[in-house]
Amino acid sequence: MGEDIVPGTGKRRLGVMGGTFDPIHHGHLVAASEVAARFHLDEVVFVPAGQPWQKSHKQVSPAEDRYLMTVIATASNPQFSVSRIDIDRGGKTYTIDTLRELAEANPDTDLFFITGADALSQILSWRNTEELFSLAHFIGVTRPGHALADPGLPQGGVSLVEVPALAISSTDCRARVERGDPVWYLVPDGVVRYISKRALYRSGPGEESQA
Ligand SMILES: Nc1ncnc2c1ncn2[C@@H]1O[C@H](COP(=O)(O)OP(=O)(O)OP(=O)(O)O)[C@@H](O)[C@H]1O
Ligand SMILES: O=C(O)c1ccc[n+]([C@@H]2O[C@H](COP(=O)([O-])O)[C@@H](O)[C@H]2O)c1
Repeated sequence: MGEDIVPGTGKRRLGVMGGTFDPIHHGHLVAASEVAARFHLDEVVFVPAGQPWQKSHKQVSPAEDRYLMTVIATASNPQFSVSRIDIDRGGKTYTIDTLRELAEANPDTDLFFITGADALSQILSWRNTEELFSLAHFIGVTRPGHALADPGLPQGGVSLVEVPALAISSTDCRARVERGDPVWYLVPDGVVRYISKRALYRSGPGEESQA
């Protein structure tokens, strides 16, 4: 695992890290950083989902909050950027739309879609998988508690990569904030502050605390 570096084509190499990012945490950032180094990516664009349709049974924070937390978390890394395309498109978020738009906006660029082991295992349930796999190379990364395996992508369509194991999830971060437990060092400091300022993940509206 991790030796399977896709050969260079001479084109720009753009990583795409899609997620709900409610909130963004160090597991996301380490995965993107590790893949960027391993695959010699020029940039990684984080793309917060507008309406994550497979999470429609769950409550998801407003897109603007998730977008701003993603900007705060990535601001200090010159290789990282954030795109609003999935938020501004409106409606349910499908990665096929994300990749079509990114491919059109970035000619002469190879796209690498980064996904954790849990998301990768569900990928055949995503919309338009055949075209999806022709638009980007998929990179599945290890995540504690989830088995990493190729779920049946076309030959050469996915690389499986071991990244430093961080047993952090957005679900756990939200639950910790709700209980009044700290999320320091699970999410970037600025995100801790933002959660507190906006009183996200609290049952009582407007409640202030140190997150
Ligand atoms: N700790 C982690 N290590 C590696 N990959 C991760 C980790 N956490 C999330 N990812 C991956 O990052 C992408 C975006 O994840 P997402 O925003 O849904 O976070 P999450 O922690 O899984 O959230 P939730 O707990 O709310 O489902 C997915 O591909 C997911 O598999
Ligand atoms: O395209 C789809 O049908 C699809 C279904 C589920 C998830 N995704 C994308 O997968 C990424 C991770 O999703 P999530 O729900 O784990 O945050 C994010 O970019 C989602 O938009 C995409």
